[in-house]
Amino acid sequence: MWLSSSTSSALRRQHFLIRSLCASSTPQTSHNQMERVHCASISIPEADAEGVIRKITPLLDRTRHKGQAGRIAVIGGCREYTGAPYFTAISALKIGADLSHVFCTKDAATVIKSYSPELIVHPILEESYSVREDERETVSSYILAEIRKWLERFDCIVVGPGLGRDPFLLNCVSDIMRHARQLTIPIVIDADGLYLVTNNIELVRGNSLAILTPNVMEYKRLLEKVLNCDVSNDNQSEQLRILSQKIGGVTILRKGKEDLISDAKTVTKVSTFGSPRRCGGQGDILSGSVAVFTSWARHYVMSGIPSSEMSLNPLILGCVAGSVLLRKAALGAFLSKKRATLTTDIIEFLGQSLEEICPAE
Ligand SMILES: NC(=O)C1=CN([C@@H]2O[C@H](COP(=O)(O)OP(=O)(O)OC[C@H]3O[C@@H](n4cnc5c(N)ncnc54)[C@H](O)[C@@H]3O)[C@@H](O)[C@H]2O)[C@@H](O)CC1
Ligand SMILES: Nc1ncnc2c1ncn2[C@@H]1O[C@H](COP(=O)(O)OP(=O)(O)OP(=O)(O)O)[C@@H](O)[C@H]1O
Ligand SMILES: [Mg+2]
Repeated sequence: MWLSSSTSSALRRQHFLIRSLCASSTPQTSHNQMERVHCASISIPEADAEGVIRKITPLLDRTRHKGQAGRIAVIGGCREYTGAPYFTAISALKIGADLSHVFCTKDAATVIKSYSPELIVHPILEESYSVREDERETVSSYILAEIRKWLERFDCIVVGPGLGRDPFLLNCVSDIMRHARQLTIPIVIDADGLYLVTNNIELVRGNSLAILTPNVMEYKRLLEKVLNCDVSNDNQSEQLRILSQKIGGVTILRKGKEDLISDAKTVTKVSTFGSPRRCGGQGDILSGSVAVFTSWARHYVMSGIPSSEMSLNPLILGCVAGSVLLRKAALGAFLSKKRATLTTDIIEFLGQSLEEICPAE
């Protein structure tokens, strides 16, 4: 299931071709450089991502009740950003989660509610400007207590889309993350959540249920902070694996032309062609998608159905599935809308893309 046989034979063919090319060309140093660069770019195995989706997506069984297909929460949304948490939360629903909550600031809540009646929106976060210095401790205890009432119901939480970078708010979110960890809830960390984590790695170190989803800049900052080095184009795979290892084996999905995924043990990639449009918000869809698939993958792995695949990390399965679905939906939207493609168009293609991989009936 994990690697398609056509992929591995294609890889063998490519290795053979490169070895042949290196053997027949001229100066020794350039052979070595060429081999290193080419081998680095082809040695990451492609995941059989659609196969993963077919395995982990639950049947639409008539006996199931509301909530069984997933309850997702997004912690994000502030004065500046209301689109990002909406994209994440609505994507989770469109893919098949039963319930999608958003915990955001008061200013953002009414706006997010007005985008969709499907979302359950909690206006409980506060930014520094709305809380007096002497009230901060009380307010942060209140926020944590409110969120604690809900937290254990969720199958996965996403921290960061549109969260902003207000220090008081990020302090409260750190407490929420610590509590989620105690409750062993999987957590996808994106956008401003990554800003928070990059400045306090201990929040995620060793958390085997954490997924970081950095974009190009977020990855660069994470590398600088943790490995004190710049991005290597020569050996991206090993660098990613070492980064994950240094943070205690957290799963990292490095977004880019190819999405690279590692949990310190394995590195895999999804490179299905998506869309050439790079409109903002696609990473937000991805975080919602990864959250749903990760909760499905955990159920799948825990159900004991897979025998040889039991050792697979459900977080990796969730990342692989989320990545390919977003890319397929982005392609569908682009073919229809071309240059006018927006994130909302891609969201509209999530259902059809999933249907093509894994029909509902
Ligand atoms: N509609 C919305 O409300 C949206 C809000 N967003 C939110 O905006 C906030 C800031 O997120 P940002 O992603 O802008 O983070 P940053 O503020 O860290 O900015 C990232 C920077 O990297 C640049 N960049 C991205 N990809 C690059 C590449 N391949 N090569 C070189 N530079 C590249 C971007 O242009 C941007 O300037 C977050 O809270 C995020 O969730 C975004 O998710 C986009 C949509
Ligand atoms: N150059 C690229 N070519 C093809 N696909 C890409 C490219 N860059 C990113 N993607 C795809 O778009 C998705 C979102 O990645 P991106 O880097 O845009 O995230 P982001 O910056 O966090 O987005 P957002 O605007 O939501 O914050 C990734 O999963 C990846 O599959
Ligand atoms: Mg982002």
